[in-house]
Amino acid sequence: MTAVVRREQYRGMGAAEFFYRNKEIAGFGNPVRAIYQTIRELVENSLDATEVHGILPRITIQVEEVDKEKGVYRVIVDDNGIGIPPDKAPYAFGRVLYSSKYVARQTRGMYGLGVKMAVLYGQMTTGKPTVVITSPMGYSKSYKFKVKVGVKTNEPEVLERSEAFKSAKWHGTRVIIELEADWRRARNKVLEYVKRTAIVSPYADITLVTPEGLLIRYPRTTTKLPRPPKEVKPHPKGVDVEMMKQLIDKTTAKSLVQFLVSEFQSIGPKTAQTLVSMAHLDPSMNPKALTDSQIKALVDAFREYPRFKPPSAEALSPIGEELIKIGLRSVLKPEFVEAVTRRPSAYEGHPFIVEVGIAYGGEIPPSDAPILYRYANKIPLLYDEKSDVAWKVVGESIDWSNYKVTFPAPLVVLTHIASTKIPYKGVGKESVADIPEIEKELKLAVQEVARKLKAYLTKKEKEEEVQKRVVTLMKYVPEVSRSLSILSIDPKRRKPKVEEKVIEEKLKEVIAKKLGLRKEELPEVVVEIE
Ligand SMILES: Nc1ncnc2c1ncn2[C@@H]1O[C@H](COP(=O)(O)OP(=O)(O)OP(=O)(O)O)[C@@H](O)[C@H]1O
Repeated sequence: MTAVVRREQYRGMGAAEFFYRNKEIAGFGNPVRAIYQTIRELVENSLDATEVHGILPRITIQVEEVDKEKGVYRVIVDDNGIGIPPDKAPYAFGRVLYSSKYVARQTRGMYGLGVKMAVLYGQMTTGKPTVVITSPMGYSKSYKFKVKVGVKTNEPEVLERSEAFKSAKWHGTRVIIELEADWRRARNKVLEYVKRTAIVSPYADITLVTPEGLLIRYPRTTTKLPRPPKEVKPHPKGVDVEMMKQLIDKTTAKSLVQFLVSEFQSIGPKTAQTLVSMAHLDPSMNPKALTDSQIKALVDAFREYPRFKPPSAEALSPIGEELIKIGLRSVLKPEFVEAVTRRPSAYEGHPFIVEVGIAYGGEIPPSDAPILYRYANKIPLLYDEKSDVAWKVVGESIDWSNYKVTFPAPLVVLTHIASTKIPYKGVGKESVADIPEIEKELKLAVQEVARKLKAYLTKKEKEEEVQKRVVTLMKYVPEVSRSLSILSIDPKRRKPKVEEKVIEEKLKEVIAKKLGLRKEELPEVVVEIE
């Protein structure tokens, strides 16, 4: 057989077209996921625009039915965030891979993709642009845009633009996206997402209005915000050749030593000298004159140098034990709650902090396995649970019977990984890869809180045991007191030597002593024997 020679057609593809063709990988695979993901991207941007800047978030999410037959919905998310400067807004919503979050600082957003996927999905399914109304902090006007993503060009297509003077001193952003969606099937996931968001942000006021007219409100329960993250310089352990080249391009340092000291964390003049000599380079040379092999030598020196301080945790904004407990308590109404925030740790030069909370009993329904609430940079992760490192620890490696938990049990375990770079398995941000350092920290954190749960359950078990014995023993008090009193009757005076009441009190004292209680802790009402 002779092979048929077909001419292949070659061409390049821009970022917008790539994601337009592969929307599933960003979480927009079907009409259920699409509306869930749209709401998620908008809410996460709103939280980043408020909390990260020290503003107590007030966020309203409204989902309206536009066309029942075609399944078209309108999603409106409104926030009191910092807003977006008018020259940046069209790009923020119309250019794939455009972001203000490409810096070493913990934010929910990191790819510069999310909202554009929602804009794209909306325009693909309804043909309509996204409406953005924004008023940046410190501006006297508000700006309105109707914008689409240019699929071929990856340039924003602005269909309408207007501006207006503000009547008051507000700032914030409102985004309106119409899209085809399966709200009915997405509904529970959206409700769960909002609930889980509220748990870790008790300082936020979140309202959701559904197409059925249901209004769900999570009012702010504290005004305490987590410490906002600070932008930090890169840590030498996370630097590769490409990153080094980018830093050299940007630097204004005139000598290699100055470059190392000014562009990286954990490098002082002395360490810089050591690194330069490890790479056999001249400390006074201009960094821009470094050849490719010299850059490689410098990166190798970074890898080999054993004494860097760990990456700075200033870029991180953990939720904190107190807020985790407040959140779990107010939303789940458990009988027991505990939380731990571990000390900062690092993988590949990225700092991270693991936090774990446990809620047990109360209004939590029993289930056959721990109910896992996974979070990464405060984002609740609802899909792909079984492929997440947190499930590996909580669902598979921890033996809960060691902590007195036997299933079915009313147990919720909350895990939070805060990092300048979350190792997500995909751009849809649904599960976190099992990086050994993260897995280890998660395990230690779960064990630490689980030990507290065990102590609580042990105490509770003991108390219940004592209560049972109290009831058993107290049952006999009236009868025994009466009998003893009768036995003590003085035949001459025909009166008991010891009154029934006195014996009763004595018996109570004996019982209390035996059970290690105070007499007042015994029940008031004494049950009579039938
Ligand atoms: N509500 C908002 N308030 C202020 N800025 C916003 C808002 N929504 C979007 N932005 C800006 O638009 C940018 C792009 O948002 P987008 O959702 O595409 O990506 P991201 O949040 O940076 O990263 P990711 O794709 O990981 O979510 C953000 O970085 C932010 O600067």
